[in-house]
Amino acid sequence: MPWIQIRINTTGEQAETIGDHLTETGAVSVTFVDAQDTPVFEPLPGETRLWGDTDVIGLYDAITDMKLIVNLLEAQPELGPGFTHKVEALEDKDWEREWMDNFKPMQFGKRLWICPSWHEAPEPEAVNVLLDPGLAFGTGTHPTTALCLEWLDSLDMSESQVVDFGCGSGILAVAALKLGAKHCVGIDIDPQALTASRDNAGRNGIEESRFELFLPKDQPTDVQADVLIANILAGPLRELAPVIASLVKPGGKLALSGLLLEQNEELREIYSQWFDLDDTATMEDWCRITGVKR
Ligand SMILES: C[S@@+](CC[C@H](N)C(=O)[O-])C[C@H]1O[C@@H](n2cnc3c(N)ncnc32)[C@H](O)[C@@H]1O
Repeated sequence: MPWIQIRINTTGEQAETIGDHLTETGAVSVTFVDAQDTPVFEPLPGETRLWGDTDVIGLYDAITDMKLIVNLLEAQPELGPGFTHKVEALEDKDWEREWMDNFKPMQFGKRLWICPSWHEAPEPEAVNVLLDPGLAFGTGTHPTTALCLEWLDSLDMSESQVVDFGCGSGILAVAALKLGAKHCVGIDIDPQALTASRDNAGRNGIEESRFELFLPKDQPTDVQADVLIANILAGPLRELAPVIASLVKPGGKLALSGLLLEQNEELREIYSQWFDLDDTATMEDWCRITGVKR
């Protein structure tokens, strides 16, 4: 069936509401793309907000009366009469396929790959983590996750006890376990993240006994991690510093991610109370702090 689409340029704050209006008027799919036309795989860490300059695209079947749709949208307070938009007819395409083609296997460091289930692993002998984008944060496309995956790949994980603080999709925990860690404790405030982590671990053949998941209120206090990774934002990393430090054993390794460049110095000062810190690693606007517990 041929399709017709409407494209509306808006601010990040209004994009989701406008997307809802498109769905209410019968759009069979709603897509958000930034000014560079990059599909949204996941929100920024800790946020549901989209980019500042966002195009919202609604896809309708070709028999839709688009004049009627535009009239309905003009009645919405976020848009109003004469709102800027573009309506265009599209060739028939497999839209789901097109989206899937945008999410490809990605390599981190030397050994580690994150592969969507619909792709062959490019290097079958590598450490391949099978992971599809889902509702919890963590696909590897975001620099904060990428910085942690690269760091994990650089470690000898054999037999180590790991804590993944803010586990999201479980991507870091599953990577650590596939790189040879013995056991991982995953902690997240979002119950949906715990479900996603459990599912992703199962899909990767990780035995349940090797990956235990907790809400913060239930988290064990007696863990002494060889490796702790925390990809959460600067605020929680600041507040949780004594808890995070207490979960790492002397000689154990720490990685903090989810920090913007301008938050680096403040967080280094806090964590240097307990850890000897390496140089900060950076990717785009983000940075990663690593160190060893004294
Ligand atoms: C940026 S995502 C990271 C997900 C995954 N670890 C990764 O690297 O892609 C941050 C995760 O931390 C969780 N989170 C935020 N604040 C937290 C807190 N105070 N305690 C535990 N988890 C928290 C969020 O629910 C979210 O799943």
